[in-house]
Amino acid sequence: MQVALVGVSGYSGMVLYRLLKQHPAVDQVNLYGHQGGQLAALKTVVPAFQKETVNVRPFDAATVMTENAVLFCATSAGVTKTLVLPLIAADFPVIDLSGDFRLPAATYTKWYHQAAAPVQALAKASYGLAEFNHRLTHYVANPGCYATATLLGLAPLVQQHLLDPTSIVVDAKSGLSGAGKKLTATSQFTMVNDNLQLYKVNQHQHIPEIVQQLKQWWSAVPAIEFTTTLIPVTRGIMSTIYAKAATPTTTAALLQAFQQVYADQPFVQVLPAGEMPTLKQVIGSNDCVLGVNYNPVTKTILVVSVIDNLMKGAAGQAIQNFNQLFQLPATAGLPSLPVFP
Ligand SMILES: NC(=O)C1=CN([C@@H]2O[C@H](COP(=O)(O)OP(=O)(O)OC[C@H]3O[C@@H](n4cnc5c(N)ncnc54)[C@H](OP(=O)(O)O)[C@@H]3O)[C@@H](O)[C@H]2O)C=CC1
Ligand SMILES: CC(=O)N[C@@H](CCC(=O)OP(=O)(O)O)C(=O)O
Repeated sequence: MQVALVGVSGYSGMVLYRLLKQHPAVDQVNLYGHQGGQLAALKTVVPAFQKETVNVRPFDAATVMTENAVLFCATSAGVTKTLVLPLIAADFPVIDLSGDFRLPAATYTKWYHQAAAPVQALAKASYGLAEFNHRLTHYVANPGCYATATLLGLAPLVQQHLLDPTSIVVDAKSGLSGAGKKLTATSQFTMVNDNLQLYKVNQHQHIPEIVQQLKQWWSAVPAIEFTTTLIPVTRGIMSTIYAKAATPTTTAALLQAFQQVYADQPFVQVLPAGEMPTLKQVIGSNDCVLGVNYNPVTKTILVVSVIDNLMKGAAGQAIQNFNQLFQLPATAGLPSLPVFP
């Protein structure tokens, strides 16, 4: 099958292109760029792709729908809410890595500080948290990176009411590629290197996305405390999650709940008692690795969830949703091992 990708010049787009190129069900990847832009050779758009001869053509909805079976959008926030409306009207399959279709309109405007997609278009989208949401519509809103790591870490506890729903605290850390390729004052080498930077404290756009999903699992969750920190690595998300236990428990009992929920999930690994995950266990892979611990003194549950923000947090999960949408094997086109060292 032929697939379309818009946003190949961005970090998520570059990773998604590489995955699609080696996906067994994909015969050709057709690339489209800025509306009304010029034809451009991929190797000039993405200098790392020197061996490529394919061109990036100006985006045209009719052409995309004629030539391809699906469109992947790895575009900045605020692009797909208008760019893909003809495809939504035609019920053409789209997998959107941006946040434009994850939230209700008013919530999106509040947290993304811009107008939302039309309500009738939003109604056609489904949230593609691959391990849990299996009724995908033609329009898949791929989850955000922090949201993916945090929701996979919280799912068993919230779904089984194992925590105090008012006590969830998340300390999430991300590598620089999470910010995309644009250069800003805080993404300069001299600011990132040898430094840790908190940002968007209680203002992060993933807060409503996470709470929205938690409430679907347990409406008693009112809110979460959520901070984000930029760390001096290229890739990786570590979500460190704290919550009070609903009733006294043990690490073993909690691990049993996690192992039961993720038993048949090829991309979620639950570490044994006493082990905590590191970023290097997941970089370059589509895995989420979880560590769980219970502190009987403070009655606090700790869950640590790590992912590669560009893989499980973006392009890898997009491939998982593609596989589900087209009834392909769940692990098709996805690497099973991390890149190490
Ligand atoms: N980075 C990450 O870890 C994650 C990112 N995401 C989301 O995925 C999306 C892409 O992220 P990321 O790769 O980091 O972003 P980048 O900033 O690295 O790239 C943005 C891409 O969007 C393209 N673009 C911007 N405006 C338009 C437009 N009007 N029409 C067509 N294309 C446009 C850019 O093209 P050009 O180069 O020509 O400007 C570029 O290819 C974002 O919405 C982001 O929030 C989600 C999960 C994780
Ligand atoms: C390090 C860093 O800056 N990360 C970005 C993550 C962007 C993202 O993935 O969010 P959406 O897909 O919801 O736009 C941030 O915190 O905004």
